[in-house]
Amino acid sequence: MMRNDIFPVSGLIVSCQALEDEPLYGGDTMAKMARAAVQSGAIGIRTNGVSDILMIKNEVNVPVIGLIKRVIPGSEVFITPTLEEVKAIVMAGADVVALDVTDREGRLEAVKPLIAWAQAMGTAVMADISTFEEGLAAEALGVDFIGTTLSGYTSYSTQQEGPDFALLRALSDRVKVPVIAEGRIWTPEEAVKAMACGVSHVVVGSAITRPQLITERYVKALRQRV
Ligand SMILES: CC(=O)N[C@H](C=O)[C@@H](O)[C@H](O)[C@H](O)COP(=O)(O)O
Repeated sequence: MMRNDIFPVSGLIVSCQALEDEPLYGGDTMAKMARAAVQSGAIGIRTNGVSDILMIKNEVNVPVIGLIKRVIPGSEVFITPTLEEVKAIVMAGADVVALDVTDREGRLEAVKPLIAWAQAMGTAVMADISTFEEGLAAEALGVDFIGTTLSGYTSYSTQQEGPDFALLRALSDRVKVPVIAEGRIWTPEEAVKAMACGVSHVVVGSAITRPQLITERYVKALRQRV
C-alpha cells in the first residue's frame, strides 16, 4: 500500500523515546523533545507508549509513528508484539503503527492480523525489519513503510557500529514501499548518506533525544585521547 499522504515530503523524523530505566522517562519530557524537534524542522516523530503518543499528538502537528516496547518472557520480539499493543497505539491516535516484522518465532505469519487491524482502522503500518529478506517479506505483507530499525538487533542481521547503508541501498533499489532509514544514525553526514541510498525518510533517535548516550560518547572520546 502507498500512503504518500502521511509524509508528503521526505525529511527527518525524530525518535523521542525514554524507557522506564532512562533518566528522561516520565512527565512531559518527550513532548518537549518533540516540540523542539518540530520547531527545528522535523517532519514526524516516532515514540513509545500510549502516554507519550497522547502527549506528543497534543503538543505537535506532525504525524506520529507509535510503538509499544514490551518484553514477553521467552520471546525476542519486543516492538509492538501483540494485537493488544496495536489497538492501544491506534486508539491513542498514532498516524503510523510500528511493529516487528522479523523472520523469527513465526512472526511473519503472526503479524498479519496486526497489520490488517491497524490498516482497517485507517492507520498506516511501519515494518521494523533487520534484513533484506525481511524487507521483501514486509512488502509482500502489504505494509506502508519499511524501517531498518532492527538491523543489528537480531542475532542473524549485520552487526555494526554505524548505520546499515548496504541494507538501505539494497532495499531502496528493490521495493516500491517507502524505506525509512533508522538505527545508529549519529551525524548529519550519515543522514545525508542514508538519503543518498534512496530512502524516503531518516529517523534519528539517540543522537538527538538520549543525552546520557550523547554524553557517554564525549566522555569516552576524551578518555581515549592520547
Ligand atoms: C533497536 C531498538 O530498540 N530501537 C528502538 C526503536 O524504536 C529505539 O530504541 C531507537 O532509539 C530507534 O530505533 C532510533 O534509533 P537510534 O536511537 O539508533 O537513532
